[in-house]
Amino acid sequence: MTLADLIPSLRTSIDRLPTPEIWPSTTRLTRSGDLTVGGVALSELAGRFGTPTYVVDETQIRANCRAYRHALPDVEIAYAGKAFLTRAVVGWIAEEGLSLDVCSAGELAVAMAAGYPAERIILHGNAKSPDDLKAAMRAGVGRVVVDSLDEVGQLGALATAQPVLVRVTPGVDGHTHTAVATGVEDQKFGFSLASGAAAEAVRRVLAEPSLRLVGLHCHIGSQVARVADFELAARRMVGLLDLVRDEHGIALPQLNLGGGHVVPYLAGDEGFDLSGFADRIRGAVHYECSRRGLPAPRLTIEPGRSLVARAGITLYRVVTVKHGTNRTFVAVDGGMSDNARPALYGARYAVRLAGRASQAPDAPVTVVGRHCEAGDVIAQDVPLPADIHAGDLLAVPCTGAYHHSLASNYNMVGRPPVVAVRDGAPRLLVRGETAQDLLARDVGV
Ligand SMILES: Cc1ncc(COP(=O)(O)O)c(C=O)c1O
Ligand SMILES: N[C@@H](CCCC[NH3+])C(=O)O
Repeated sequence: MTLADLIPSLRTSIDRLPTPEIWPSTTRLTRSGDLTVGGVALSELAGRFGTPTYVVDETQIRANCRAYRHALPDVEIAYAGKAFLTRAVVGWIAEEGLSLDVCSAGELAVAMAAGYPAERIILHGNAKSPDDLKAAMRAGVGRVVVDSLDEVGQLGALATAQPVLVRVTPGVDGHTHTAVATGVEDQKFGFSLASGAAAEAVRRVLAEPSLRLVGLHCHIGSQVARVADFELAARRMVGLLDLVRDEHGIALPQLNLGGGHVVPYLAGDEGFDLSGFADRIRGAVHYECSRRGLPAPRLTIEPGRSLVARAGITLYRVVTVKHGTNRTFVAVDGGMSDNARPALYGARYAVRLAGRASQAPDAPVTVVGRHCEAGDVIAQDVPLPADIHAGDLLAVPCTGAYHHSLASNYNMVGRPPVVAVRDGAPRLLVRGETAQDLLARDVGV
């Protein structure tokens, strides 16, 4: 028993959360039962910016960037902007010394608007449109990862001495959800290593005078936990570097191993072994290169989720509590339009009462959204205090990745604002969408 257990007035803002690993590391419990993040109370944020609101802890994102740079000082870390992109985020990434991946003209526009140096941008996409390619050439992006033979021709027609990498499907199972398993054969991304399509793509790029082949790329999937899967992909990719050297007499200087590092969403979920990854990937690449007499390429990795997921919290207001036949539904003022992941991947989330303390015992409830689908569930069978009622504030952790970026206007619901917190101060990064915003695009009557 601690002193704080004996003397309630000592239960101050230093109290720890029971599951700190899924909340931003600046999260604290206050005496009144509220949470603070980045020194700002969640109830204050909800009062000022409304609900739902995405809260993002700048300190956590910067700390994650530093952890990667510290673990992999000799590896280029490129943030996969699809996970969560705003101009401010681009600025943090730039200040922390990371490169940036984009996969559309829109993401590129955000990066450029933030003043990010184009030469440190990598453009991805299995079906880049002519507009994507033209925008990238206008901006002068540093590298393009080509993903189809059509693209080789289309980019070749637009480019001048454009550095490119070839996206390879290495035939590695990342043991993840099929919707985000991108290293296996028979899916839309990349050129198959096993079939010889990757070697043919290399030939075609080399034959295109306006393209300059600088390396190979693979990305085996998202939420990948096993370092061994990344290691296998790395070994296979060095095998292809070797084939390229044998066939064309060139040692490609770059190898990009993608992102996909697992993040825990619930207490007890597996975290990513970053130092194990660093050791084993570097070891595998160096071993494979030295036994083949190849110079070791410069490595790049592209984490998205693992840099931003834990930094995010979504705030909701309870609209109604309904006692159904078998379960209690706690319905909130957001849902699948701000968090598509349960519907897309069966993703599970934790949830916590914020803004007040409750002495009521926990009871299992299902937190659901406001949208017109029975599958609009935010957190299934989660414990919340039995006195939960309309007007209560709920906080859902681990919503920094693929929430804002996957949000929709389903049911003509405006997307939530994004508010950054740091050192006790909130800062609005993206304002919430209004009905006027939604109507602005409806131009025909
Ligand atoms: C090419 C590429 N790189 C990086 C990422 C980032 O993945 P994650 O956010 O899981 O790290 C993705 C998405 O899966 C991707 O498609
Ligand atoms: N949108 C997915 C991840 C996609 C990864 C991008 N290639 C998610 O929320 O988990």
